[in-house]
Amino acid sequence: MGLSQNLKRKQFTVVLMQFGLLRLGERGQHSQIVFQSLLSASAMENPEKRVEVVLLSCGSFNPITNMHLRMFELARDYLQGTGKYTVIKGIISPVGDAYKKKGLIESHHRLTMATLATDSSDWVTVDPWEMNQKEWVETVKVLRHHHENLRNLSNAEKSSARCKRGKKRKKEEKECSLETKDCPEVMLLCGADVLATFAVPNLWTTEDLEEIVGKFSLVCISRTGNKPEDFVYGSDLLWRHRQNIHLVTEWIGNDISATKVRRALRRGESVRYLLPDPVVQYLQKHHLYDQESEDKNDGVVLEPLRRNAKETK
Ligand SMILES: Nc1ncnc2c1ncn2[C@@H]1O[C@H](COP(=O)(O)OP(=O)(O)OP(=O)(O)O)[C@@H](O)[C@H]1O
Ligand SMILES: NC(=O)c1ccc[n+]([C@@H]2O[C@H](COP(=O)(O)O)[C@@H](O)[C@H]2O)c1
Ligand SMILES: [Zn+2]
Repeated sequence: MGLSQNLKRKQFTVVLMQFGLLRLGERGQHSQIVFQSLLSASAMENPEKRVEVVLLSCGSFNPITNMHLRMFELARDYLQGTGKYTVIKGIISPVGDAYKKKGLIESHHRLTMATLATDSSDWVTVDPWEMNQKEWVETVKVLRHHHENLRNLSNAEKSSARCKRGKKRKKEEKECSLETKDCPEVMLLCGADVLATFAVPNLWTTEDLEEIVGKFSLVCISRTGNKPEDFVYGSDLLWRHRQNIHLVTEWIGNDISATKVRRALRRGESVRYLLPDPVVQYLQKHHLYDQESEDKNDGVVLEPLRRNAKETK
């Protein structure tokens, strides 16, 4: 359950207690069940009651493939199919060069290719904030950044609507500027391979994972060779927050991988229909992905590993 839903559930629990419908000890589990049922029923009846969601995908996108774009379509279908959510936007956030992953080409090329790839989408966009930071940014901070942006945006919209209605009255103007409004939830979208990396020592901190699945939510798309259900079951942290983890199955098996695309390019093989045509044209024009680019950062420690190892010393 995300931030705004958590708040609503707490308010709902207080109302139930005020009417004597719940005893103190029962409030957690029972109110959650009743609240969830009412929430789904009312959301299905009235689409306006659905929780608005923005999907954020962080990754190398080196280069962006059709499967990266498919992830968004699959996640949106899944979430909207639950009857509880409306997905209003998708954001692709290419990682900065300071991530130091082997074979990672300059972020401006990855950004341009992602922009070309999303030109045909009316809801998925690319955001350069993360890659424009001087240092590598933890994913939880990218989530916080976009959540903050959305909150400011919805407060500004609400304020301007209210202020327009009652602009003459000073008191109301003051209320407008202080008012807060429910804002869309931000969910992290990833493939099952990224979920599996949660167990790699020093790659993710427990605090960050707690926040990602506890405060935000996760939408995870199946990927060949990974068993995300088993992984969630095997982790106490993930299991505790399993109501915030949405596992989506890709039934039309599609194992496109950027690593394999780069390999094909090095070998002079066609990658058409694996990537959008404008991306293929761009990387051919700029002669991207050869042995030299693949050797970039070879032997360099991945920045999260370096940072977290330093902090645990
Ligand atoms: N075929 C796929 N199925 C499911 N998820 C995918 C697939 N390809 C990429 N993703 C997801 O897209 C996000 C960005 O992935 P990334 O840029 O690492 O692409 P990749 O194909 O995994 O590249 P690489 O092989 O270089 O790691 C990650 O969350 C990853 O799990
Ligand atoms: N601790 C963290 O926040 C952490 C650790 C490892 C990877 N990541 C992110 O996950 C994504 C993984 O991308 P790749 O699968 O391309 O390596 C990147 O956006 C990277 O910044 C975050
Ligand atoms: Zn990957």
